[in-house]
Amino acid sequence: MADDYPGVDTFVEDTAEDIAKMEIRGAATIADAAAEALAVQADRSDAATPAAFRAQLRAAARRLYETRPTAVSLPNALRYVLQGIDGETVSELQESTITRAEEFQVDLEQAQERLGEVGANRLRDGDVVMTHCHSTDALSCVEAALDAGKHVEAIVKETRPRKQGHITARQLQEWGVPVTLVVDNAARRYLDDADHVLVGADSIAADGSVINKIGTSGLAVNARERGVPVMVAAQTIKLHPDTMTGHTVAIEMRDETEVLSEAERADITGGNPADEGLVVENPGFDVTPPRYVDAIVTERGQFPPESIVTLMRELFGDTTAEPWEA
Ligand SMILES: O=C(COP(=O)(O)O)[C@H](O)[C@H](O)COP(=O)(O)O
Repeated sequence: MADDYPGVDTFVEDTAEDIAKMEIRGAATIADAAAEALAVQADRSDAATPAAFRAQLRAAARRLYETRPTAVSLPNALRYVLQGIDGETVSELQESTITRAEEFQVDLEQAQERLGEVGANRLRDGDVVMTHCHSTDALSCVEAALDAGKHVEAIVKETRPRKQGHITARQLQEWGVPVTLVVDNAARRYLDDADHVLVGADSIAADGSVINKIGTSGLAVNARERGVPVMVAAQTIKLHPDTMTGHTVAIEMRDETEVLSEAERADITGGNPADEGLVVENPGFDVTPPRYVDAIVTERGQFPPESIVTLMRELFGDTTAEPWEA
C-alpha cells in the first residue's frame, strides 16, 4: 500500500486504516480526522522541494479519499485544505497546510454548534425524536434544545447491522435524555409516539436527496405516511458538489460478514460456506428522495430540500475537481 502512495506518513496510513475499518466513522468525524492527518503529513514532511511537498500531500489526500466512498465531507475536507495552501518554500507550505487544516477543524465545530441551535428551534419542550444511526449533527440539535431548557425524549433505532444506535443511546443517556431503544423493524409502530424523525446525512445531492445510513429512506417514507416530519441535520460540508453536474453518489457496499457470520452461512448452506447460491448484499447507505424530507438543517439556516441547490452553487460554484487536482 505504501508504494502506491509515496512519501505518505504513517499517521495518514493509520488514519486511513481507521476510517476504512470504521474505528473512525460518521461523516463529520471522518472529515475532522482527514484534516488532522493532512496537518500531520505536512508537519512531518521530509520533502526537499515545494514540488515534492505538494506531491506528498496529494498522495496523502488520495490515500484518505480511497477509504470510504459515500460521505462527501471527506473529499470536501481534503479539497478545503489542498486548495487553501500557499507558499514559496517547504516550510511556508508546511505552515500553511497546518493553519488551513486547523481552520477547517474549527469551522467544522462551529458549524455543528450553529446548526444545533437552528435545529433546536424546531424542537418543542416535551418532544420525542426518533433517531437512526449515530449522527453528531443530529445530536447537536438535541444538545442545543436541552441547553435551552427543553425536555426531549428519544426513540432510538438500533441500526443494523453495526448497531450505531447504541452510540446514540449512550450519548443521550449521558445527557439525561430518556431513551427507548427499538429494533429497526419496530420503527413504524413507534412512529406514532414520535414528534420528529431526526437523522444526519453523509451526502446531500443537488436535487435535495439525502444519502444516509441504510434504512433512512424506509423510515422517511413511513414517517410521511404517519404524518411525522423528517428533519435532516447536515452541515454544508455534506453538500455534494459533483451532483450539480449530474454525478450520482457512490453507495458503499460492505462486507457480508457484518450481516452473516461464516458459521451462519454454513448453517444456511448445509455446511458449504462457499455456496454461491447464497448472495448477501450489504449496502451501507441509501437515498431518501426530497419529497420525504421536511427540512435540511444547516449552519446557514434550514432549507426545504428542493432549494438546497441554491446554497450549493453559492458555496461551491463550479468546483467539481478531485481534491488533489485543486
Ligand atoms: O450514516 C451515518 C454514519 O454512517 P457510518 O457509521 O457508516 O459512518 C451518519 O448518519 C452520518 O455520517 C452523519 O453523521 P455526522 O452527523 O456525525 O456527520
